[in-house]
Amino acid sequence: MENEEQHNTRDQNHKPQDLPQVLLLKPPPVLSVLGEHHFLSNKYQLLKAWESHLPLDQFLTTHADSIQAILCSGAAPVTDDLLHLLTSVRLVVTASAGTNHIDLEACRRRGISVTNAGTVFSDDGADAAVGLLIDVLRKITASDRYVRQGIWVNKGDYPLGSKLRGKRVGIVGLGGIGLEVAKRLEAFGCNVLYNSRQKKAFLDQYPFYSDVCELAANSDALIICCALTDQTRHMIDKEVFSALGKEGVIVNIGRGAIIDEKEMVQCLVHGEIAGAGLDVFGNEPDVPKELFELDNVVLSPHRAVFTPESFMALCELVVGNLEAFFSNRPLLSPVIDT
Ligand SMILES: O=CC(=O)O
Repeated sequence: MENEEQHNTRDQNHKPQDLPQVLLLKPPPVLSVLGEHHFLSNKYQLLKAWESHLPLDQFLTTHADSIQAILCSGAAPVTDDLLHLLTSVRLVVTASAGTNHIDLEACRRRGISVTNAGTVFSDDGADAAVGLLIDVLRKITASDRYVRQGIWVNKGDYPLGSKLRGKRVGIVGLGGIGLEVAKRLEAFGCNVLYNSRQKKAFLDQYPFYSDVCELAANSDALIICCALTDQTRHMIDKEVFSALGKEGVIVNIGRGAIIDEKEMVQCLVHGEIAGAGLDVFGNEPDVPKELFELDNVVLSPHRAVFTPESFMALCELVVGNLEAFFSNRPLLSPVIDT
């Protein structure tokens, strides 16, 4: 069996300039794991834009004809202009489930394949969504503050939380994460309803609402798990909050911009909905300051889907997609397969 040293020596026989160039505009969160990945560093020339001494536009122009793939996350957009400049790009691999930072239409038009995180994040995303819901209903982090700040001793018992069992929970977006949320909520004894682009023929057990307002009117809580697209931007608006009502709770692990955040803040401040569990925001990492004052709001810094375990799985998927693409095999988690 060859040892690590032999393995590296053999791979180093490739001159870096012979290897396919993969552009990274900003470090994706998974890079700490990926950077260690021998396969990736031995088989590709990773062009890390932030490490270059050149200004970004000069750096890109220098490599414009030779970059064959882009490895990205939500941190830097992949625009039509960028793809116009990088004439040899044939693949965009995003280390995220969401693809709203990529101009998918431009990729389609230019014959560029796109892959995402597939279902790698579904379990962790669903766990976090249900965790946020339970936290809001049972006031877990709020009561933690109550104890830590010594208020329990002075003021006595903390107000009661609300029961999860029996709640009607409307899931907006029944993809990989949404389905896992539904499974978990069933186990907790909730009634699951959903909205998505289309009714899922294979899922008779959950009532489908084509109208998100109607879903909200029939739900005690809404969990947003859908993708951010032109159709879903600000889809959760004043009307939806009114339909959800004073006792209603909202959880968002999708993207901040799916919610009209200004309206949500107003509804929370004025008690027009009961609470919120939020992992994502309209302008991260800035979070509307009004939310900091509200004990019925649980905040999390866009970490719902990230665990060391999901990072390891993501790392294998990213490498697998690059390997598949450059050896003409089917992509593992295609969003666009050209
Ligand atoms: O938000 C995280 C993702 O889209 O993967």
